[in-house]
Amino acid sequence: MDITFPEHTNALVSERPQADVFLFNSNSNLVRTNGIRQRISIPLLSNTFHQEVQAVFQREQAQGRCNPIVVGAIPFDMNQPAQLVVPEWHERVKPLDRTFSSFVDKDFIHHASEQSFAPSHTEFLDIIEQALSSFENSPLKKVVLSKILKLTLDRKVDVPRLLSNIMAQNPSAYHFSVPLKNSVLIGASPELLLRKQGNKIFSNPLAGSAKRLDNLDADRQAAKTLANSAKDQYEHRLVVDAIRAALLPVVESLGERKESSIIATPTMWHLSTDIEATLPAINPPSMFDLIKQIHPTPAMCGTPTVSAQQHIAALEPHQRGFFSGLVGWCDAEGNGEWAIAIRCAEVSGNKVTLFAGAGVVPDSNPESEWLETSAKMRTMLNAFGIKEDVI
Ligand SMILES: C=C(O[C@@H]1C=C(C(=O)O)C=C[C@H]1O)C(=O)O
Repeated sequence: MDITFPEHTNALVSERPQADVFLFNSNSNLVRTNGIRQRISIPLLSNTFHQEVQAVFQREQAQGRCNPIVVGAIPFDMNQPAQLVVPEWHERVKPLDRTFSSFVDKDFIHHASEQSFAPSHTEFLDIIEQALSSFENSPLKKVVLSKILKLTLDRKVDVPRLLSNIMAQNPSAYHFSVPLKNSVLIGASPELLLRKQGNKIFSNPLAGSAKRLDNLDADRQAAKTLANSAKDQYEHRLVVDAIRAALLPVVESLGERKESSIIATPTMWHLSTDIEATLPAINPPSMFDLIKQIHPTPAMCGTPTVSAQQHIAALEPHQRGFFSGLVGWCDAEGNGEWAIAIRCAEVSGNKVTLFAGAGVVPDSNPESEWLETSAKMRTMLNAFGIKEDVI
């Protein structure tokens, strides 16, 4: 059957060669790139990262490009290599019209012939129990534990068509498609780590979640229960407090603390808080300085950070890679936008890996965290048109 996409998404679908195409779309900017002129593949925490970025921008400017751009992905663990590039070509335009949800591609359907979780259901419950027992005898207050789902699909995934479907199904998300070495990282994240425009910065952390329900009344009740949940508000507050505390020493002024609100994705409710700050006019921190200052937040890692990182390394059987890291772009003037790489998948041919995590605090229930992570995977399962209950 012929599929008619709106003009703009059609343009995305026709972009080739696919392997080099990067896309990041938010309600502020649509950035698309093609080709690679320079790479930055060292860890953000490496001593030479700052000089390397400066050198890359200077080389571009020396060749007459006045405001070059760096795009790509930063892993959860900033000791691991980033995958950033200066593209051959880029365009930064006003975001796409966000009313294209009627263009969901109903014929885009996949079936999974093989599936496996890591950790398995039993192992996941066990690592949550281990985290819960750590709260009693360590400084740990919150740790985010994740699982992956590996799927073999009945056919090779058409990545541009997948991207169009993700955008249509999740019109208000941060959409991204990032070419990695042997795969594409693709997703619809609801969470903004950082947007920088001149001397203003914005962050929109989420934490505290409930699954959306089909029945309207039950769905509204789920949102109300989340808003009134002391456990979720605590989990959320830890994130907001940590980001504000990390920004305080490097900003000129931090906006007033706002109340949390509830936001909806098509599959989840979340507690959400906007954070705004103004940077000093003299010697402001760069985009990457700010990222190093606040990533990984307790929404992706936990708190205190080092203790949570140690628990994740000890308890999770898989490597997160870019999951719960960052995807986005930054220009030589220091503007840019970085979303958190969640509600995403790594796609390679017909092999797909989905990721999801959940914040564990003393009041967490292991089975509820399992169900929450499964519900978060529905965003990508829907994008692939996987109807059967693989989770
Ligand atoms: C880690 C994920 O989501 C994060 C964890 C949340 C939570 O624990 O309530 C909510 C939103 C995100 O900050 C994910 O989607 O995989």
